[in-house]
Parts: sequence; C-alpha cells; structure tokens
Amino acid sequence: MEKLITVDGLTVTYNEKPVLWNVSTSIVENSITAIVGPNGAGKSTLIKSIMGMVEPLAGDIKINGQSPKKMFDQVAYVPQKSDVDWDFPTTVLDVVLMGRYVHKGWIKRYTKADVKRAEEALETMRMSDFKHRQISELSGGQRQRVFLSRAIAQDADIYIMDEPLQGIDVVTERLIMQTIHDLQQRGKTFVVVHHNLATVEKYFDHVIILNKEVVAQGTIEEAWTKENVATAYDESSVTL
Ligand SMILES: Nc1ncnc2c1ncn2[C@@H]1O[C@H](COP(=O)(O)OP(=O)(O)OP(=O)(O)O)[C@@H](O)[C@H]1O
Repeated sequence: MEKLITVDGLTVTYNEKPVLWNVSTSIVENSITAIVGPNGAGKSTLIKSIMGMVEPLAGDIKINGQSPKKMFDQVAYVPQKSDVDWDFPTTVLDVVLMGRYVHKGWIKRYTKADVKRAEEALETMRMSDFKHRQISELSGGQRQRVFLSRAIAQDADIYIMDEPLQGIDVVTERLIMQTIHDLQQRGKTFVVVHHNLATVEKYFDHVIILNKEVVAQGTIEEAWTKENVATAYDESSVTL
C-alpha cells in the first residue's frame, strides 16, 4: 500500500526540551491510523507537525510528496477540544463554512454551493437543527460533531484528528466512527490521536505507538501487542 504521509527523522523541541526525538513514520493511503501513547508522548505535536503548525528542529515531512504547507487544502484538521476558543461568537453554520474557506481564491466569499455543502455535512453529523446556534451554547459532544462537520465540508482527502472521541457519549462515538468508516470507503485517509486502548483494535487498521520516539508501528496485527503497549506506557501489565 502507498505511503501518503512520510515523516523522516522528526525532532521537535519546546524550550530546548525534546518532545519528539528522531521520529520516522508513515501513514498508509486509505488507512485509519491511531496514534497512541501516554500523556505528553508528543501525539499532538506529531500531528501539528504534519499540519505544518509546529516548526521542527530537524526532520522532513511530506504529504503526497509535497511540503505540508502546499497541501493545506487537502488536509482537514479536527483540533483537540481544549485548543478551541468556544466563547468566540460564531454560529454552528459559520464554523462549518470555514471548511470551505481553503478552496476560496483571493475573493473570500461563500457561494450557495458552499452553504449547501456545509448543510449536508451538518446533516451527516445530525446537527442540522443546531445550525443557527452559537457554538458557546453547545454540549461537548455537539461541539465535536460540529468540528467533524467542518472537516467533512472541506472535502479533503486526509483527515487529521486530535482525540475526536474524548468525552463524548456512546451514540456520538458510534456516529463519528461510522462516518469515518464510510469516508474510508470513499478513499479517504484518517490519522486519529486516540486514548482508549480498549477500542484500538475495533476502530483502526493501523497504529503508531509513540512515546517521544516510535515504539511500534504498522497494521494492528503487526504492531498492537501487549509488549509494545507496555513499553510505551512503561508498565509491566497493561490490559488491552
Ligand atoms: N506550546 C508548547 N510549549 C511548551 N511545551 C509544550 C507545548 N505544547 C506541548 N508541550 C509539551 O510537549 C510535550 C508533548 O505534548 P503533546 O501535547 O504533543 O503530547 P500528547 O501526547 O498529545 O499528550 P496528551 O495525551 O496529554 O494530550 C508535553 O510534555 C507538553 O507539556
């Protein structure tokens, strides 16, 4: 299978402290890849580096052979909840329309077709009834659905998500995972930071186990072993 994203020798430091060290990994086209590892392992930093949001000390990242900055319209990003200012005065529909923004030239005006695409994305995430609500007036799970809708409205080939299942109920979790699997059927690729070790096998086909360095990577069959997880979490007994 083809490597869609390649990360080669990536080292990232914050205040001169390395948080990723010589990370080389890749994302296979049309996969649903989990990035798993303990708190502070550098998972968010890895995906922010892929998004071109973090300046690495060393290393090279290519998306489809291009630099991430050239591929920005083809990569949809769902940030971690805590990275978003939810008090910002904006409606649900406006947030989802932002997904269309990357396709605009220098005239940043939305067309009827953009609004239609945003409304379809909200429908997919069962959020149509909320389109005129302020985002500050939504629950955590509803906010997550809105950000998923924004990513869907972008019509990107690659989706990079930072803990999309964090703090949501089982119905929303199923809806999000069903949507991800449907989009995979249509050729899309997913990179998802994930915390629940119990659902890695069920939801993903590839995994990168990270703890500042790559502990293991590959298909679930190859890489998702008790030993690899124990190494990453520095625990002798981790139950999968
Ligand atoms: N902007 C920043 N400035 C300084 N240090 C940072 C910054 N962002 C992250 N860090 C530090 O870098 C390390 C890796 O953080 P990162 O958020 O990538 O980890 P993570 O694996 O996503 O963690 P978690 O599971 O807790 O979300 C942590 O020690 C964190 O404190």
